[in-house]
Amino acid sequence: MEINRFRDADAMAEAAAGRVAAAARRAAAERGRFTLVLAGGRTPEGLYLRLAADPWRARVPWEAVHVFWGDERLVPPEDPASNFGRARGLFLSRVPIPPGNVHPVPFDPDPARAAAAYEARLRAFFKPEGGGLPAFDLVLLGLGPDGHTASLFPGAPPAPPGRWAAAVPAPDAEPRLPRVTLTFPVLNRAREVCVLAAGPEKAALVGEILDDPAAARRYPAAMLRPEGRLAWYVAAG
Ligand SMILES: O=C(O)[C@H](O)[C@@H](O)[C@H](O)[C@H](O)COP(=O)(O)O
Repeated sequence: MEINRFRDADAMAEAAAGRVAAAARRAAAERGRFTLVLAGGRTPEGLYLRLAADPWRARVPWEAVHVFWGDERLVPPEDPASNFGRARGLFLSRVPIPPGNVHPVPFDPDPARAAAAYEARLRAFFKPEGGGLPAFDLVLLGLGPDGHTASLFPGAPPAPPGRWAAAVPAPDAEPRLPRVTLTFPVLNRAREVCVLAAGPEKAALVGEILDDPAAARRYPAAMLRPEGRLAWYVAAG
């Protein structure tokens, strides 16, 4: 596990863009494709903008990149709360990624139907041998002030065994919208997980999660134990 601390969110975004580009080149060379899970919320916006600009745009092998979402709010893509809509506007519409390589959560106002549709989409893509979990190359995650990540909130029941995507009723956290989220077993199967946290409150929360095992039991993000690498990107400013 690594902790990378940055003076501000811009420096964190620049470093994260370099990490995405390096992971993409590595995966494309080793496996012919790069499976990237995008984080929702506002923290990754600086990173997404950088991926659509020099020098990083030219350093990503976009034809080999497949993007997915760690979670999604169940609103149409045009809704400002849509994680897919935001990522599309910030960079996906501005890079030469093949349209068929973009795999959003299918919109359905019913969380259970949306979760089932997303899981079917993932299973069709990964075609798991022997019922195994999908191993994403890089999972980007944010961190909520209550320690949630993706849409895995404190106090939420674990997903049914074997599930890759789960329905989440509207949480107490803003935006109070029903969602779909990848499950912890899927997040923890990843080759690499990078958690982005910006601001003094979240920097302190990361410190608590990493330093205090007792407190960490309260925070879902403390349950991130990927089989691969876990990197915390923390911007105090
Ligand atoms: O869809 C979501 O809401 C996110 O996936 C969620 O987990 C987010 O990453 C955190 O809530 C941090 O959000 P901010 O980056 O906006 O603070």
